[in-house]
Amino acid sequence: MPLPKAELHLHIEGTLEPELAFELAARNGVPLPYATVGDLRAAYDFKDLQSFLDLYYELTAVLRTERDFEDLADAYLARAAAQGVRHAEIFFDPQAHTRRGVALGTVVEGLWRALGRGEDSHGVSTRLIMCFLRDESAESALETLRAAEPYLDRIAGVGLDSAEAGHPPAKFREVYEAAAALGLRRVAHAGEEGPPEYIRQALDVLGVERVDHGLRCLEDPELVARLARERIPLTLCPLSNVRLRAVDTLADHPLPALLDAGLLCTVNSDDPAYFGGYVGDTFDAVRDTLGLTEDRLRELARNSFLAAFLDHDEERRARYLAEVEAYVFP
Ligand SMILES: Nc1ncnc2[nH]cnc12
Ligand SMILES: [Zn+2]
Repeated sequence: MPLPKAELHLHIEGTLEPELAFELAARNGVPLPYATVGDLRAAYDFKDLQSFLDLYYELTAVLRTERDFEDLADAYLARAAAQGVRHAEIFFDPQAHTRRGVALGTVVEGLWRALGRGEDSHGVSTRLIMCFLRDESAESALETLRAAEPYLDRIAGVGLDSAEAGHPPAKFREVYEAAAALGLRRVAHAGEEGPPEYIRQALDVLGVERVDHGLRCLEDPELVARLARERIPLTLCPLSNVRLRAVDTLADHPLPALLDAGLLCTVNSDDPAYFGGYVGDTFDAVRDTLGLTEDRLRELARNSFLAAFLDHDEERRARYLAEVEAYVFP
C-alpha cells in the first residue's frame, strides 16, 4: 500500500497520456502532427518551460467534448489512486480551451462528471482550481473569472500559470481581488523560472495562500525565512524541475535544503504525462535519489494534507492525517 498523500499541484491537461491523445484525436477527427505514440513521446525533450508549453497547448486540440474532459479526469484519478492519492486539488486552464472555441461549461461539466464520482469510483476527494494564463492579458483573466461565475459551486480557487518570465503576478492584482471577493482560494505559480520578487508579489499583491513551485526563493534568504515563519506551503514538483531544466539533475534538487530550512514543502507531479511520473513515482524518486528518510517522506505526506484546502471539512483532514501517521513503510 502506498503512503497516503494529497496532490496539490497537478494540471489536468498535463495528465494527457500520448495513448489517450491519439484516442481522442481519432474520436474527434483532429489531425495530430505525429504518426505514432512513439513519435509523440520522442517530442518530450524540453529545453525549458516554453518548449514544454508549446506542446502542452498543441495537444489540447484533441479535447473537445464533455466526455473528453471526463475521460481525462477519470484516467488521472485512477492512476493517482493507485499511487496513494487520497485528495487532489486539480488545476485546469480555461483559456487554453475557450480561445480555441471550446466553451467553459464543456470543460467544467466534463471534469465534474469524473470528479463528482471520484470518491465513489476511486476513493479520491477533489477540488478544482481554475488557472489564468499569465501570458494572456489581465482583461482576459477577468473575462474568464466572469464567465466562471455560473460554475463557482464547483471551483474552489484560482491559480496563475503558463510562461512566467516577463509576466509578474502584479499584472493580475485586479482579478485576484475579484476572486477573493467571490470567496475563492488563491494560489499562483511563482519562482519556477521567475525571480524571488515574483514570489513576494504573489504573496503581497495577490494574497496567495500557497506558492506553486517557489523554487527560486532560495536565492533570497530573507524570503526563505518569511516562508518558514508564515508556514506558507510550497507545492514543489521535482520531476518537472528536472525535465524543464530548472535544476540540472534530480540529485541537485533543493528539496532537502528547503525542508531543512523549515519550509512547509509538498511534492507533486505538475504534468505527469510529460515529466515521467505521477506523484507516487515522484515520492519514490526523491527517496531514492535524494536519500529522504521515512520521517521526511511522512512529513511530506503530512504537509500535503495540512496545505490542502480542506478547511470546510476538518474531519476529513483529520482522517487523512491519521492515515499518514498510521502508515507503516514496507
Ligand atoms: N509547470 C508549469 N508551469 C507553468 N505553467 C504550466 N502549465 C502547465 N504546467 C505548467
Ligand atoms: Zn504547474
